[in-house]
Amino acid sequence: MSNEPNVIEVSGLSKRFGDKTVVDDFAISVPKGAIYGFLGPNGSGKTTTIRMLCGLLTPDAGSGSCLGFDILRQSDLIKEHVGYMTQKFSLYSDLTIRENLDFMARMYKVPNRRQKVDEALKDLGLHNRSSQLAGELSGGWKQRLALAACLLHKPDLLLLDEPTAGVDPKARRDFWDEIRRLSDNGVTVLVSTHYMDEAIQCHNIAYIAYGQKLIDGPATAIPDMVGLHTWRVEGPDLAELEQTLKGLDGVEQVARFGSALHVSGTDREALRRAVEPLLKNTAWQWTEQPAGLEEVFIHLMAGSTDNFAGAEA
Ligand SMILES: Nc1ncnc2c1ncn2[C@@H]1O[C@H](COP(=O)(O)OP(=O)(O)OP(=O)(O)O)[C@@H](O)[C@H]1O
Repeated sequence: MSNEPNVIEVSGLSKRFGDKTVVDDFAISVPKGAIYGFLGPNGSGKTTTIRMLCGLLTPDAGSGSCLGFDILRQSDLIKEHVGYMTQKFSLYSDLTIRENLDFMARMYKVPNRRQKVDEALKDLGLHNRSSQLAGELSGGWKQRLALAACLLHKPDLLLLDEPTAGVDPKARRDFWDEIRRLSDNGVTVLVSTHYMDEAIQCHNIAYIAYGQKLIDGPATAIPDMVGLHTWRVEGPDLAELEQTLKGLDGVEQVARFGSALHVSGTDREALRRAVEPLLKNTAWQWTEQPAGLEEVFIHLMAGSTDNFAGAEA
């Protein structure tokens, strides 16, 4: 990251579909070279926001710039400098990897097309399977091909909409190695994801629910910004313990994490008073620990209202 102007700087962005406000007064500043994560439940407006940022969708209100271009008046220039990977695989299944990349390079009028396609195949580790049909690739390789395609014109900004949905953990790790490499080379990456292991790899995070940004900031600072405290407990009869804990003053949230419960609250002392009598039972192992992103997001969601529910009905 650098001291250069922000790559994205927008405020007041709103979008309505019918009588439903799906993005409401959204603002964001994205520094150059950042990996910026968009998190939030399904239908919270992440894709709609991404589409407004790159000029594919006109906001009903709001203003700002993307890569120094005005999002309302210079959307064509924005599109030239942005690589956008949509949620759905949108390349041609009956073309080979090389043919797909060649086609994309023609569309973007990439100079030295053959050489750029060769480079893209090599950079993304696709050269050994360049003559394989895209439709026959596994999910992970499809995503890699889609990434290669949107990098062909050397964009300064990558907008990745759930790029690793349904992809196995190894392929997801490889994909994120690539994202980090791009960010190290100065490419700014805005990426939406539902995976917490990916969220913690972002420099910054915006959490969006029901069209509204609930929080944004450095990923490492978000738990402190929310001020949530957590105790982790492992041991027998967790379902019963969960019910007991839920009724206690100071306990605002109890969530299952694998073989443990995470018990959280915003008043650290009140939370301690709640769990203190239970610490004596040595069947359970209790540890006070910093709140993680996942419980923070559960907490934020619990405090927000579903303004879509009425409209849907
Ligand atoms: N073209 C459209 N017309 C009408 N409603 C739309 C349109 N596009 C999106 N929506 C609605 O806007 C809301 C936000 O959708 P959006 O795809 O932006 O959410 P999202 O956060 O990206 O969701 P997901 O995590 O499931 O991808 C949803 O309720 C969706 O149904």
